[in-house]
Parts: sequence; structure tokens; C-alpha cells
Amino acid sequence: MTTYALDATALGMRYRRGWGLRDCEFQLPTGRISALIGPNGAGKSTLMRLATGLLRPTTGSIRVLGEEPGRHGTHRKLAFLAQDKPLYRGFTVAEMLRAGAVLNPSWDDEYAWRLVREADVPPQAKVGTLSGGQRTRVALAIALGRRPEVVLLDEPLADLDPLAREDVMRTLMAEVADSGMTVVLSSHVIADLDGVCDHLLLLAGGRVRLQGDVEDLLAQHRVLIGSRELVMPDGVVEARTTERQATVIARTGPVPGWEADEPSLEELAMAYLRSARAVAA
Ligand SMILES: Nc1ncnc2c1ncn2[C@@H]1O[C@H](COP(=O)(O)OP(=O)(O)OP(=O)(O)O)[C@@H](O)[C@H]1O
Repeated sequence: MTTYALDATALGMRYRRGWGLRDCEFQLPTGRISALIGPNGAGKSTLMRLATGLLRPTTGSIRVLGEEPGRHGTHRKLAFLAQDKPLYRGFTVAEMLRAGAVLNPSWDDEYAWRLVREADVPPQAKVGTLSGGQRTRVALAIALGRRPEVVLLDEPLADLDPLAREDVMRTLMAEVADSGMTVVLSSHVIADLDGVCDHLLLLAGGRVRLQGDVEDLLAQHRVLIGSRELVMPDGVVEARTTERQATVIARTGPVPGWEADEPSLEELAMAYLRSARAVAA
């Protein structure tokens, strides 16, 4: 039986105001980088907090490496970097790393320090004086320094400049290739995920709208351009028309009469996000 990094069945989380996640069924493979995409309020952070055991599901279950989280605290092989990157502001960077070493039996001091050095963060600086991007790099070094099997990163790229984003993605890819670590990361910067993520989970309105291996998903979809008089193909995700021409993204093979191309990850994700928004409106 396959053990997934994350495996959810009928997963739902109801807050006082309403459902944050509802009827979610998904599997994320081990040893890969999975992208978690969705508009604000889609349920991405809720999903991560359920996986860490910080929240308990209202319905269904989520398993991390085959185990239900929360029974014995966060899974020992799981690291989570929350959106607000909680670090002790009064500690220096060096003190944060020392705390990481004391608190984590699987700590790899050399690796954590290498990540901090690569990020050019001054070790004696107090965390509270660092820029948002520098704080992210320190938090990432602490999360990865634990040598987790699965790391959940909630918008790790948000504070980073384009070069730092590239560095972080390269670090994550190297770690996945070298140690077989699993990365699940949420991001609104879809273009940065292209060529990096192997697997996609797209949420909107608390529900799963699209999931699967990225290469398979791209191969299963087409951007079709043709006259607006043409019959629409099956599997339309989104159709946009001008006076003469229609541009369609559809889950389909080649369709006679239409000019067809494979979509980019960004084109595919944007089509699903726009269509989910149109349905909700
Ligand atoms: N503690 C909470 N109490 C009540 N409602 C909450 C709570 N946390 C999240 N929600 C609601 O659950 C839904 C999903 O929120 P969540 O933070 O998981 O989304 P997200 O996809 O991470 O959004 P963003 O991209 O803005 O970070 C939203 O409608 C949000 O208002």
C-alpha cells in the first residue's frame, strides 16, 4: 500500500463563521514538491494546520506519512513553517539556531548554518531587527535543520526578492533530490512554481478543484484558439471570446478545427481559479 505524505479523506474543518475546508479528498506523494494554490481564504493554511495537528478536523481525516496527526503532538518527521514565521524577536540568529539544536534530536547544525550563511543573514543580529525576507530565511533554516521527512511551508516566498525566491526554490529542490524530503508549499506566485513543482493541489472556496501530477495535468489540458463559430469541445474549464475568436482551456486531447497548445502551469491554474470564482459569484 502506498504511503502518502498527506492523505485526506472527506476532510472538513468548520469554524464558527463557516466551513474553512469541506469534503476534501486528496493525496500528496512523498519525495516530491507539491504546490498548494488557491485564492485568499481558500483553505490552504487550514489544511496545513490540520496536518500538523494544531487543528482537529470537523469531518473526515488527514494522515501524515500514514499516521493521524495530533495524537502525540506534531509528527516527529514533519516540520511546519507558518505564514507569520514565529521566531523569538529578542533572540539573535545564532541563539535561535542553538535553540533549534537543543529542542530537536534530529538537528543538523552544519546544514542549518549553511542555509543561514547562504542567505547572508548576520548571525549576531537580533531576529526582531531582521527584514521580512531575512526572517523567512532563518525560519526556513530552522525548519530544514530538523531534517524533516515532510516540510509544510505556508507562503515561504511571499517576503522574498526574486533572487532569494530562486535560491530558496533551488535549496528545496536539492534537498528533495538528495534526501527524498517531501515539500508542500503554498504560494500565490504561480510563475515561480513552474518547473519546480511536480504535484499540484488547487483549492478554492474550501474545496479541491484540481489535483494531480503537474506533467500529467498539463498533458491532459489544451489551450484552444479558434473561430467563435466552432463547436465547444468537451471538458471546458474556461472560455473567453472576442468578436471573432474564442480562447478555451479544456481538459481534452486535440480537437479538429482548433489550434491547440499545452498550457503552462500558470495558464492552467489561472483558468481553474477564474472558473471557481465565476461559479461562486
Ligand atoms: N481561526 C479562524 N476562525 C474563523 N475562521 C477562520 C479561522 N481561520 C481561517 N478561517 C476562515 O477559513 C477560511 C480559510 O482560511 P485559510 O486561512 O485557511 O485560507 P488561505 O487559503 O490560507 O488564505 P490566504 O491565502 O489568505 O492565506 C477563510 O474563510 C477564513 O476566514
